[in-house]
Amino acid sequence: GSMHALTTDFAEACYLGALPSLGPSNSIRLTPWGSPTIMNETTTCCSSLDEVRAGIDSIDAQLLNLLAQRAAYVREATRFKTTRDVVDVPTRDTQVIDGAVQNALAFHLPQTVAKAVFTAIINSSVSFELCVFDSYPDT
Ligand SMILES: C=C(O[C@@H]1C=C(C(=O)O)C=C[C@H]1O)C(=O)O
Repeated sequence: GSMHALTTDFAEACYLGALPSLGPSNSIRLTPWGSPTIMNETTTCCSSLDEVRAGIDSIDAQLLNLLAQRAAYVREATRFKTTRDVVDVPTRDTQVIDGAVQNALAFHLPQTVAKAVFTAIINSSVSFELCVFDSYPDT
């Protein structure tokens, strides 16, 4: 789903690059304020916080599934590393993170989120791979 293309997105600066330094709003709002920002041809979301959280729970389950599949490939990569020293490949790490930040805008993902999440994915993946390498006996 995506936001209606004909309306102004007051939060568009929150997607591009570093977050802007905005003065903190003091407003007290009657909820739900604004208008729904998730929509397709027939329906919009969301009408309650419970509906929002059901959507988030569904996405989180899909993320876990995809992260498990990614970890399986990361483990497999270890089999092609000759020594512990070459498990981490900093040039590839940078390529993956920068690629995610570049592609974020096309997916309407905030670039700050892409950078933080992919940095965490890479760092934890390298630690996992080192554990795999250290776990096997000498061949
Ligand atoms: C999976 C690899 O091993 C490491 C983990 C990476 C990743 O999680 O994407 C990338 C580079 C390496 O630091 C690889 O070399 O491709």
